[in-house]
Amino acid sequence: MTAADLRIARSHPDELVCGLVSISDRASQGVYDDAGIPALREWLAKALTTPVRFVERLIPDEQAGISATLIELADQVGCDLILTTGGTGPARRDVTPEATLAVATKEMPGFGEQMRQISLRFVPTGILSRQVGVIREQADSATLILNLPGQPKAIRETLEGLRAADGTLQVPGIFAAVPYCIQLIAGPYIETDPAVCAAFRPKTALRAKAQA
Ligand SMILES: Nc1ncnc2c1ncn2[C@@H]1O[C@H](COP(=O)(O)OP(=O)(O)OP(=O)(O)O)[C@@H](O)[C@H]1O
Ligand SMILES: Nc1nc2c(c(=O)[nH]1)N[C@H]1C(S)=C(S)[C@@H](COP(=O)(O)O)O[C@H]1N2
Repeated sequence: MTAADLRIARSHPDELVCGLVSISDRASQGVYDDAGIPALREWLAKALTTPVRFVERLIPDEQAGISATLIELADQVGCDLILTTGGTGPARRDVTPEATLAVATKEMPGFGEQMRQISLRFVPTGILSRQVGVIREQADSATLILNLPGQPKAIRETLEGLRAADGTLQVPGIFAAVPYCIQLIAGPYIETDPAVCAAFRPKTALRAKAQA
């Protein structure tokens, strides 16, 4: 059986196959319940208006194991997008960025830069985050991999951005750029609820709405 045979078959051409990876020594050992995957799932279910299939993994902060999980989800499962949470700080066991860069074919530095811009508006320790965004290319497809911070509340903050008290967006979240990025790497055409996250695409990349 080849890697391609193990790929998830989309139930719809626009279905996003999305890996969710929680990287936490304590949650993976059962010291506390994992709050990372539920936070990711909950936000994406709210934000996406096109179909999504989640493939989830809860693993410890081990560099080789993180890289192996990312390769499995990207090359065997065929994920279009993988979101990780945890292990991006300066502590000795925080190795998620190194494990992610090790499987990259392209770096996407804008995602990490924007996450730090957002996080600094919430906490001064946003400067301690080392999140990276990368693309891993296969022969006929590609996967966008984004590291998010480990604090469950930081997941929403970085994906959605910072809002003023009246709900207006002050700093855009990183997810606003994800649908167009996935389109550019030949993934599905995903759409979002603008009340949660207004995805941006240049006019030339917008798909015409089907006539009623
Ligand atoms: N999966 C998770 N579920 C619940 N809370 C988490 C999770 N991951 C991290 N946190 C919380 O966010 C904090 C910062 O996350 P970080 O990734 O730095 O974890 P950590 O301190 O290295 O510990 P661990 O890897 O054991 O979760 C943690 O100390 C913990 O309070
Ligand atoms: N939006 C947001 N970003 C945040 C935080 C936060 O509370 N909110 N915590 C910071 C802290 S304290 C650290 S150490 C780094 C790295 O986090 P990680 O090791 O949990 O991935 O993320 C930072 N980014």
